[in-house]
Amino acid sequence: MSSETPVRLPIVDFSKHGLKAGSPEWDSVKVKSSRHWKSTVFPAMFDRVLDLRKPILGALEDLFDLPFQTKQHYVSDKPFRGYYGDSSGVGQECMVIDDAKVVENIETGLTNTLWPKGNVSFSKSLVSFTELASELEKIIRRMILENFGVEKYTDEFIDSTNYLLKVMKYEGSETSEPSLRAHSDQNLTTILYQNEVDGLEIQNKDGEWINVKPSPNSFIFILGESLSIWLNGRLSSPYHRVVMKGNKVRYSIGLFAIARGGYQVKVPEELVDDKNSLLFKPFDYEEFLGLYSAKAARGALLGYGLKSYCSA
Ligand SMILES: O=C(O)CCC(=O)C(=O)O
Ligand SMILES: [Fe+2]
Repeated sequence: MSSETPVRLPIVDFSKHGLKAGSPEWDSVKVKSSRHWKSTVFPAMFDRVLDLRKPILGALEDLFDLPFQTKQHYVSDKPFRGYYGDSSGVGQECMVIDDAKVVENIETGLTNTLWPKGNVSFSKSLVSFTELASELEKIIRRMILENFGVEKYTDEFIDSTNYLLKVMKYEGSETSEPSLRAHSDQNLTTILYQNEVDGLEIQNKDGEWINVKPSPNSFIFILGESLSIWLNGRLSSPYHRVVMKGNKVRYSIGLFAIARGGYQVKVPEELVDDKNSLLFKPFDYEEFLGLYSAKAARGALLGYGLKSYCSA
């Protein structure tokens, strides 16, 4: 299996400003992107991100340049929130902000913890990224639901979403060891953006790893297990990993759409029929996360994931 497969993922252009549901432009983008939903990973061109490129990448550098002790101050008792240093020695650090749509969680929760005198431009850059990426996420999710004829659920589904923000730094590496192990995302959808240093790889149906080379005006869209389950398995969630080569540092930022705690993620009845039996029981993502972190703490995660948790 080669990780050098010279395949470029097809880019879908979402740049049309004010793309309105139901308009001819909307339908044409929907048709174009539905051709790529099979692979459920694609670069989504969103030109407005170019205005933010410098501030976003600058914010990531400023953050990770802070002393370790300062970064470590960003801790919390909530699962999947806080600073994660390079504990396994693979040169990856990350920081997670839950419910990033609540501006205070970026301004007060994160920024003022790291810079007690404040850092307005840092906050602004992260808030703008969150706004832009969540706008794109909602467009793509609405199109996917329309594609499967279940658009009547869109508003309720989107209104029950939290957005988690994650910033990542990967050191260059001389080995072929992944800096982020192969996994599928357990949340609904993921939107990623990165600097010019590549490293993200996606596994195709034949088990080959495809290098992802996003352009500066594109986000990467990845479908997660929660949405795959909601769709009763109509689309699947791809395995991906990060493998660093060379000595350059890679920065990436991701917006993870997550079903809010207390909301039952449930396959719509329209997606179950004689040919398609119900594959998954309804689940509450926060309850799953609680169990998942308990198992992780005991080192008992092998083979465990959202799909096994709620399989019917
Ligand atoms: O850094 C990246 O591009 C990928 C990150 C990722 O896959 C994840 O955090 O789930
Ligand atoms: Fe991921």
